[in-house]
Amino acid sequence: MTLNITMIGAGSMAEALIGGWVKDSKVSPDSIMVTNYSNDFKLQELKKKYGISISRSVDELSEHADVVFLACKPKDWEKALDPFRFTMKQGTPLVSVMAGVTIQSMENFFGDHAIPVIRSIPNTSAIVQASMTPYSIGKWISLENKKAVTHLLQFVGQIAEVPEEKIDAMTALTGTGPAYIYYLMESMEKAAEKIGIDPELARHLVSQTLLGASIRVQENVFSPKSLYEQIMSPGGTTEAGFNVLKERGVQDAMVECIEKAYERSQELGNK
Ligand SMILES: NC(=O)C1=CN([C@@H]2O[C@H](COP(=O)(O)OP(=O)(O)OC[C@H]3O[C@@H](n4cnc5c(N)ncnc54)[C@H](O)[C@@H]3O)[C@@H](O)[C@H]2O)C=CC1
Ligand SMILES: O=C(O)[C@@H]1CCC=N1
Repeated sequence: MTLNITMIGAGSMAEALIGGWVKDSKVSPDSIMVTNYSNDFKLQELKKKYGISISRSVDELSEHADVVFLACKPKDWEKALDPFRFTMKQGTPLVSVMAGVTIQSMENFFGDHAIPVIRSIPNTSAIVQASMTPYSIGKWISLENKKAVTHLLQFVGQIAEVPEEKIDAMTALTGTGPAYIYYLMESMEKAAEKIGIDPELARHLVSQTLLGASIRVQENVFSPKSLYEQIMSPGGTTEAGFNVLKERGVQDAMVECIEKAYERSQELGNK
């Protein structure tokens, strides 16, 4: 069954989802209609790149929607949804990808015009169909709604249903997660250049090294600790490098980084 998707917001996360859906024709571009706040250039760019349609007509966007994805910043959501408050067809599921904003606040927003809400946190790896997407369902979500939405989310990676009180923690871990890894990769690239490795080659070496390491962890045979211990010979290169990481408290910093992101996700919901 082809579900028509209306996407409100046309930024990084919206593009990652759209790109992932149309890759390998998982979703037909004809079924995707996108709007944003004011950036016509961005809408035209998405249309050209992915073949989707774009609109600024609330009636057209509402009429099109079998499902609405909301991908604006948390501070903008009420303004973005307001024009759709009474035009969205009753029973049309609303899928939020926003950090912080609770299901209840979105359900309350619609009042008696009961709109089924799913709160999800994909990440930008959706564009290569490799997102990790936790989600929680609201009180009006039917089995049919859930099936339809999880189907769409699965096209762009793996999904996990979690209690809503865990979503802020997952936002800090998996929604934000790729950014931490890119930062680490950037550090490895900087080091590579310093020790005389060609930057283009370094990019390939670093990404393949991370891919292999990630696959080993996904096998779930050894813990990350056991895996790095397998690499570390006493008095060898790994130990020499790790001594610096330990001296500088890099692991503690990483833990604190994710805790801070978690706090921020909670704050975004209580603005
Ligand atoms: N970027 C990421 O990696 C992730 C982002 N998210 C969530 O996704 C949401 C979007 O994030 P980004 O794409 O990074 O932001 P962005 O700033 O790139 O895009 C936001 C989009 O919302 C649109 N918008 C703002 N006000 C609007 C309105 N009144 N009506 C219609 N559209 C409106 C803007 O025009 C823009 O296209 C945020 O809530 C964020 O928490 C969740 C997981 C990962
Ligand atoms: O930085 C942010 O707030 C968003 C939410 C998760 C990833 N990016």
